[in-house]
Amino acid sequence: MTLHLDQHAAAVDTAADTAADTAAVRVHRLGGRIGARIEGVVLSGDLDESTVQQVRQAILRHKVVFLRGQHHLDDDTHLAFAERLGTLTTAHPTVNTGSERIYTLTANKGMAANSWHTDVTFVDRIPAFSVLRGVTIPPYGGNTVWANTVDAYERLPRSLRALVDDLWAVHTNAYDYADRDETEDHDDAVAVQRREEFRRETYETAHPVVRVHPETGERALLLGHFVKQLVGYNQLESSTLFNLLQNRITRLENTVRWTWAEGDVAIWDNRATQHYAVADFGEEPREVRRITVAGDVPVSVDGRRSEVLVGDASGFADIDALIS
Ligand SMILES: O=C(O)CCC(=O)C(=O)O
Ligand SMILES: [Fe+2]
Repeated sequence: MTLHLDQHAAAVDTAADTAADTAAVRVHRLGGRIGARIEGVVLSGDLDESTVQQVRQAILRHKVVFLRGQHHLDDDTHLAFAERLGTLTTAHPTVNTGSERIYTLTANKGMAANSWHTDVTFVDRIPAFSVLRGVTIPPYGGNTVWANTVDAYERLPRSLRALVDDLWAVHTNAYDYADRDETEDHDDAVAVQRREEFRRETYETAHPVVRVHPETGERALLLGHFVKQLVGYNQLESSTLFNLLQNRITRLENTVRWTWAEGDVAIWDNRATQHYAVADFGEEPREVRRITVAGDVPVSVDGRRSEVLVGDASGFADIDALIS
């Protein structure tokens, strides 16, 4: 599996040798297990291919990367860069975001996505990458935290790896996450409406708990807050096992925490991470905008593909299907 990565890295190095303008790309690790800051890249749709490949390689290796000072980006150039990583998805399968491809997350009364999740796991084709731009950043708080789901898998005891290799989970957008979140005590009209819109259509998909990453060959735990139940277990057993695995994923050593400034961009591999937006910025304004790059259907260790149980999200997976 690392062989694949190294081969890719070698190809990138060769490409870099031949393109003088990519020499400035610098990747600084931010922690032992996840996260890197990239310097020397001005994101745009016009980047040369070897720079795009170096950024992609850094995302695959470090799971989430950050770029400061991308103040020049607007929605169009943000889109143009994201497109260099692959086919874009619609902004969201259920939420009317006011834009076909840009998911604007504006805080309402301090609310944020403060629950550990991988984006949009209730459909079969989970996005490959998310590209998030900091537009309005509060004067304090409002950090985002990412966790490495590959590392969490690799550090499991061998007996637990054997169990999860053959474990499946049903993910849905219709699950009552508020039950799990004691901080959501201010259900105003906007919050209720947002939640209802989020669940406008119900999706349910069975995914393997361990997926084989299509680009790196690494095994990653695929869980997060859209999980409704582990297949073959009752609700209590399911919660117990889920919590055991989630705790492994989200332990602090396995995370990186980013303090946003306006103009920052975070790009994560949605097939190898979970994230959590910390809702600790009072009622200060906060807005981030996300563009997602389509991914493929997860495949288990023994080669089985995820299966849609409820809902057809084929339009979500590929924007071209909708606009052409
Ligand atoms: O608000 C944030 O920092 C992250 C929100 C989130 O979960 C996302 O963009 O997918
Ligand atoms: Fe998210």
